Amino acid sequence: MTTQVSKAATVPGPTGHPLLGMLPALRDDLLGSILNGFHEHGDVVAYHVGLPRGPRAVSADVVNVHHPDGIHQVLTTPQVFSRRASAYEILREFIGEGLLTSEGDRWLRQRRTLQPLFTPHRVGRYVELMADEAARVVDDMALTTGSVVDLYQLTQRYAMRVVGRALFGDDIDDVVPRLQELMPILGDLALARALQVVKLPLSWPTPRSRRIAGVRATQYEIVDRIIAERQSRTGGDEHEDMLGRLFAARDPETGQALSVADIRDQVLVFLLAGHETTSAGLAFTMHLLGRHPEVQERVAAESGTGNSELVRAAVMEGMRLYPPVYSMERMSESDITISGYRIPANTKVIVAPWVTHRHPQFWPDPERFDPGRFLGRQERPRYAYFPFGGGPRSCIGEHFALLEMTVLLSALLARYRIDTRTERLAVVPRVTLRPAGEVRATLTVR
Ligand code: HEM
Repeated sequence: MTTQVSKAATVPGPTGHPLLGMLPALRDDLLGSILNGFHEHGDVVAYHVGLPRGPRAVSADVVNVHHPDGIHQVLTTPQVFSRRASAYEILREFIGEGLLTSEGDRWLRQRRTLQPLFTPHRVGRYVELMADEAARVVDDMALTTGSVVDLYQLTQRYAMRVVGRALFGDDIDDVVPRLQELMPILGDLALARALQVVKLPLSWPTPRSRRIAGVRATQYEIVDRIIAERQSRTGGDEHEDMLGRLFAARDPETGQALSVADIRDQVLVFLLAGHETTSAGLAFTMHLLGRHPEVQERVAAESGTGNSELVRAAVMEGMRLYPPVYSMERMSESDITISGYRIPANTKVIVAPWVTHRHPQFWPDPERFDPGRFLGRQERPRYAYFPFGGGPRSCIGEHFALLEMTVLLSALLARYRIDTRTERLAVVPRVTLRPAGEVRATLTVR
């Protein structure tokens, strides 16, 4: 895996536009460009963006690593591959320093304190709440055969209610529309800020800084109100919901509790990270099942016997083809070699489930939707599949998300047949991978 830097080769890659490099191609079709790059250049590909030569602000290489061995190296050696100058720094300006965006000792303390709340055993206690909410969204539809629905709207409503009830022990239906309105604004502002070559401090009163400050203030106002209501209802820390557990949580090494500001930032992270990804992943999976009626019937039949193994496999296969977190970004802190190629210090390094989940060496006939890939013994390397990342910064909500997704899919399939054969699924790679609009399906009552 790692060889001596001096003997390593230069990373190959496409050249692109003479002045702008690969910037236009990546901007116009990011997912298609990185998949082409992999097919043409292999497991490690460099994309030059900006002028052929010049200071970092106008000329840089971004290296994509696609082989599981290389991904292992990138995700599990944070001292070499840090999150400096990544999208997380921008996200931090928007949602504060919760677990997703914090760094160093602060992150370590938060992770140690929160980890016990997310073990498979603890998460399993939410299954009833999830089943309740799944029944509620499926019942609410009260559809007649042949109705056309937007699956994405359905999954968003479900995911927001589940995370709301898991966090606060109550539904937060009144704030759901407000938070949903903020989501795209936040995404657009974050993207605009990410593409700024010179990032002015947010304290400068530019129109964009003022909009960002406005969005932050609205978010905090919503979260503070929910926390205050929750505390006035029960006194705060005795309950089984996540907020109660956040108040009660102690760092296992120091015994320290989380500060109120920390709790507020965690709540915001869980509301955002916990709903966007799950709802998109579910909508993608439902769309795929709707295109493959024979697979869907098998999944529904097995789920009907109370066995959720195939439902879970369908969700995993859905996230193989449409990983909600389609790429992750790191920065090399020193010169390093990956798969025989030299990567200089200060290079942006990307690992992309979108590409590796289609690596033909590990996924024969990669575009075929086949949940069977996730049944029984699986002989593939750990990082051939990594929708939840890996290493120390892997997703803390993995078990929660998988359970939540399996529960809704089972409930929907028990009642309806999904048909998407005449629909096209268009996706947009923003902070996460999202449907470009409605995910339409015709549902028929079973
Ligand atoms: C299908 C659903 C989900 C997917 C695909 C997903 C994916 C990911 C990935 C890939 C990362 C790591 C990013 C990186 O290394 O740069 C991550 C981190 C994280 N996720 Fe998730 N996630 C999902 C659901 C959830 C849920 C339900 C929650 C909370 C209830 C959650 C909370 C978090 C947090 C807090 C982190 C940061 C962890 C840390 O840095 O220590 N996620 N997620």
